[in-house]
Amino acid sequence: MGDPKPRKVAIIGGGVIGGGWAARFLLNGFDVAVYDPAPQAPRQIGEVLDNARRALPAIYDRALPEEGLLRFCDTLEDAVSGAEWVQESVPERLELKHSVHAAIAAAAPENAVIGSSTSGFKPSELNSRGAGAIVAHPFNPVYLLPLVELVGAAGACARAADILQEIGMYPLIVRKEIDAHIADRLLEAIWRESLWLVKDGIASTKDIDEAIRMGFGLRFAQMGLFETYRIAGGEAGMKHFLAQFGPALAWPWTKLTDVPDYDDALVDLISGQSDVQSGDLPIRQLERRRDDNLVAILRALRVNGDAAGKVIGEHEKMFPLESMLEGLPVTARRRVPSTWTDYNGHMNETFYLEAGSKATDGFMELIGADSDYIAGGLSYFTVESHVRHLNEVHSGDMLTVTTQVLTGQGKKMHLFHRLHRGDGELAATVETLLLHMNLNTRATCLPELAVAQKLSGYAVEHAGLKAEGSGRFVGERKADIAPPPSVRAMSGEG
Ligand SMILES: NC(=O)C1=CN([C@@H]2O[C@H](COP(=O)(O)OP(=O)(O)OC[C@H]3O[C@@H](n4cnc5c(N)ncnc54)[C@H](O)[C@@H]3O)[C@@H](O)[C@H]2O)C=CC1
Ligand SMILES: C[N+](C)(C)CC(=O)CC(=O)[O-]
Repeated sequence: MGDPKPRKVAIIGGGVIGGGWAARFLLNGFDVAVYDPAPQAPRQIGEVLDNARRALPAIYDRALPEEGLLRFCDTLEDAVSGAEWVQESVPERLELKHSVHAAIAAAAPENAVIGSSTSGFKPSELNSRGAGAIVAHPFNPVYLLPLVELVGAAGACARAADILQEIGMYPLIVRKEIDAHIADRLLEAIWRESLWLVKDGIASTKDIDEAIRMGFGLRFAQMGLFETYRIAGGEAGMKHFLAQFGPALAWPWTKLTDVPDYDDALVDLISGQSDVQSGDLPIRQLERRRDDNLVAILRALRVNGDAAGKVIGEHEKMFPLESMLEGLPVTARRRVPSTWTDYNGHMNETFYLEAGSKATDGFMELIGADSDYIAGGLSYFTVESHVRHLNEVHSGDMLTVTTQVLTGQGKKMHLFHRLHRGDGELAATVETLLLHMNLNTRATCLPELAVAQKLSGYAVEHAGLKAEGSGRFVGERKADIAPPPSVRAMSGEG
């Protein structure tokens, strides 16, 4: 059979957005060919990619697929050849988009999805000279934010939606084409009002940013506008909210569609205030601060499986674990995020236990003690754990965890997790004893037969394997290590 054929996409225009698309596809295992005539494009994409490698793996509890290959091409034709998706992200000028789409249409494979990142043009405008593109409008940073607005032909949008889900994005199909789609119309309203507030001397750029991030900005990541306002209507809900605040739209709260003159004075005023606000930080550093905060927010959203957190959880189910390592099942595999490291410049002790805990979850799934089993009122509780730190682990290291069953009998499940680094070195072991529980009575009980059989099957299979370092007490010297009782029993000792 051999390895599956690599999947290929083409990125036409590798600036802020094209670079983000390239990173999103590459880190999800696609080969990426970039065409951008600007000499600085490879450097810029390299820097975006470095930031993406730092941030994207941190929102997952499992390793992303093997990274794809990045190639810079001298011609657009070379880039699009053999691509299943061509994403155009050249500057927002209709004439330029027309000429680029004509070249793409002439050279791309017939069935390729051809997407445009345009923030405002409609498909009918993009295709007025015969091209067949859809709008696939992403949000910056493309490698972290899931939303892509899809506008255009239904068949192409459906194919695009499938591929976007494979790379962890959230396709939102816009029902009718309209200038600036959905989200940019909303952003435009805030942008327009903000320009007025600065121009009229009512607020500085910093005041406006605080007004957003200290208040409603925090709400938007999890509930958006309508659910948030439903709650704001109190027990009487949306109807009450509309009755109370609907009339405000007729008051002079808003400048409506009036746009301030974009003259030099306004540009200088805004960019000057923005320099004072954050001009001391280079852009890449600002991006990293933004990314670290986004990662923290996205991880928080994973806890309740809400909004973008749900998209990440669903996407992660697509990543297979390698099945075996050194004769043992792989129960967890992930890259170490920078947030797991501490002031000593290596992985903090907390996360050894977290990695062990994820491996226990992975093993429970293997024996059928999965989310359905738990929803049925049965589970395992950890009653004791022992972590041995053997080798340093750093940000970006790939951690692969295997699980050996030391005892799997009755209510007891005694596991020995090994945490391997990407270079194969053993970084740590986490030995953990669990008891089977009834979640309703909170008392121990026997597992269901199918789970018990799978667990004891693993126990028998693993009985002959050494588990060096298991059964140790804290501070025990290496020379004193004895095999654990279960291994001694198997080998006829004790
Ligand atoms: N910057 C943003 O926040 C967002 C921008 N967009 C959209 O993405 C598109 C690109 O915007 P940015 O990445 O911000 O612009 P950018 O200016 O950062 O990048 C554009 C890139 O296109 C390259 N380019 C110019 N002519 C080209 C050609 N003929 N063939 C190939 N490459 C060419 C340039 O060298 C540059 O690297 C626009 O349509 C914009 O509306 C969409 C979402 C957000
Ligand atoms: C400013 N913008 C219109 C280019 C913004 C977008 O299109 C989306 C975003 O990332 O905010």
